Amino acid sequence: MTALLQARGLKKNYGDIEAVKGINLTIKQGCCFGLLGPNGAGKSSTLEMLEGLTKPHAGQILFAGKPIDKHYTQRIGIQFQQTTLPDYLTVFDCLKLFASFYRHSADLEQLVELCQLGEIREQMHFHLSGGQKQRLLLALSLINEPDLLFLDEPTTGLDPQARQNFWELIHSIKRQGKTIVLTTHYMDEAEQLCDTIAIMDHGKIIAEDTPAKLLANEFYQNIVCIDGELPQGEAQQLKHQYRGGQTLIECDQLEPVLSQLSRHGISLQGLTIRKPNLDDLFLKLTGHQLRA
Ligand SMILES: Nc1ncnc2c1ncn2[C@@H]1O[C@H](COP(=O)(O)OP(=O)(O)OP(=O)(O)O)[C@@H](O)[C@H]1O
Repeated sequence: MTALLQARGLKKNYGDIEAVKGINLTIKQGCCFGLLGPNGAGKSSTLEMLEGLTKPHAGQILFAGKPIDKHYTQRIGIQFQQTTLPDYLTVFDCLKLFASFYRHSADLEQLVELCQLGEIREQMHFHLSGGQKQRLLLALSLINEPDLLFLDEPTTGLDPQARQNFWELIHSIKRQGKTIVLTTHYMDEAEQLCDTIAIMDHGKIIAEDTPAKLLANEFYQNIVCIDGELPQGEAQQLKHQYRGGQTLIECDQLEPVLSQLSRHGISLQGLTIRKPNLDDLFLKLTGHQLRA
């Protein structure tokens, strides 16, 4: 896969605050790239530069190998967390209005179908539910048939079913070969959608790879979770951490760990075994739990 968007040595300062400290990123054509990080890590500042909305203080952004220029906005779509739409427009009116902003626009009927707006096309946009509003905003971000789509926390505030539904839409957009840059505070969303993730902290990229490789690099294959803390003594030698009232023991081979726990008289009642996930990774790398 070739690189569609590249950032080289990107920096952003606000007075004395170094929000983004010279980051490099490569976003491949057709991939869904997740930018994750705790509050204040520099994600929004980075995203705004990648979207061409603000200028970096240093560094360069290349789109299809060339520095971004005034034509860049025609090639990208942005779904903001909030978009102010003029009053008294129906869903379909909103699509028509946004289409008029571009030299080239998508087929609106196809967009209605793709984003499941058929049943609400004649409804006033201010009467939509959270999930319906997000689907409209997604359609608006696709109005110019962009090659590259930016989604900024697209499912924040949606109920589980609406989130699931939105993920399915993103999968259909991915199947069309579009490249997506996504920020999210939901690790299950990143795991579901992203081919590559970059974790930012204190203005730097501290890890970047496929979710599977990041997890394989940082963890053993399994995490055994038991309620409470390990007793003092030999059991303490197990690679473990205590978090949220549970002891989490990392291991590749389960049997030796389970027999060691039994040998030390530790009750296996309520024990669970799971795979490491992006929440574990995020916590390990940044020391923060993600806002849910
Ligand atoms: N317009 C601004 N003026 C001054 N400081 C800013 C401005 N925008 C961001 N910052 C600061 O830059 C740093 C990075 O902020 P940024 O919003 O990029 O982080 P973030 O990772 O998007 O955080 P969040 O998840 O909370 O949105 C923070 O210290 C923030 O306070």
